[in-house]
Amino acid sequence: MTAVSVQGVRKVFNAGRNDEVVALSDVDLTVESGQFVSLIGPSGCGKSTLLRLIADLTAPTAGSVTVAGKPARRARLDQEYGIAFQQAGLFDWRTVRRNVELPLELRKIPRQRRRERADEMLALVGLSDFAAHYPAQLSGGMQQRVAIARALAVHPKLLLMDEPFGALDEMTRERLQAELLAVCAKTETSTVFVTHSIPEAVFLSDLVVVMSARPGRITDVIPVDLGPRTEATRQSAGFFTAVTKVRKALRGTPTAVTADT
Ligand SMILES: Nc1ncnc2c1ncn2[C@@H]1O[C@H](COP(=O)(O)OP(=O)(O)OP(=O)(O)O)[C@@H](O)[C@H]1O
Repeated sequence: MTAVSVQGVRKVFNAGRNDEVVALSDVDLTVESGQFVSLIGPSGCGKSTLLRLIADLTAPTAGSVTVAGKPARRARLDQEYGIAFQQAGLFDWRTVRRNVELPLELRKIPRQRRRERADEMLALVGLSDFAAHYPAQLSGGMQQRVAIARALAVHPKLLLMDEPFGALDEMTRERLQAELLAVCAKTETSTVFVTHSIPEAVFLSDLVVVMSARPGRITDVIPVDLGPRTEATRQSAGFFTAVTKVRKALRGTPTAVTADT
């Protein structure tokens, strides 16, 4: 089953004006069910635009996007995906539990069921003890975990994340990466994840999609086959090989892609 299919996508902002930007050109991308795919590339190469096209927050100028076999718009209306951005985007006046409940409220899920689901998601991200707290009482890392719990609350098949750990310190970031993988595995969620960090992309992903700017294109798709991730993965030879491969791809050096890294 294909989670996301992007075919021949082109995205032009301000078409025909003197500030026209070709943000994406000739973009094809397939994310299979259960896959974790990262988008990496220089600033302005169109990573966020590609994610927003998948989420139907913006429309392609040409080409097509399907999510779970449906046009992106239908998938959005059916809430086929959850979304999390760099800023956790929590509502300060709602408790942690009620923040996680929000997408369930929008879906008109009954109160009792909402509460159960929110508590289940908070347990998954290790925040059961903080359900009655307000966002301002939590650290940045904890807030981001709430945002992930909220994105997963509707049990989406697909999670779209735009630098969700970008504002966090390295230790918190690494811990959340491991937690995210565990949660995605447990819930069998496919993920498209935008990042600027090569080690983060390699640690998390089955596929690292490398993009270049002006116009934004996919220049490389690098499979990362490191098996189940543990903290030891970050010190393994395979990890360093994959990091080097992505770094070379980002520099525009041709890479020999093999299945064993
Ligand atoms: N709404 C918009 N109107 C006009 N231009 C836009 C709009 N959104 C994005 N762009 C332009 O499209 C290009 C791609 O932007 P995008 O935000 O997708 O890049 P990015 O790779 O996510 O960048 P970064 O890594 O800095 O977040 C940039 O040149 C940007 O200025």
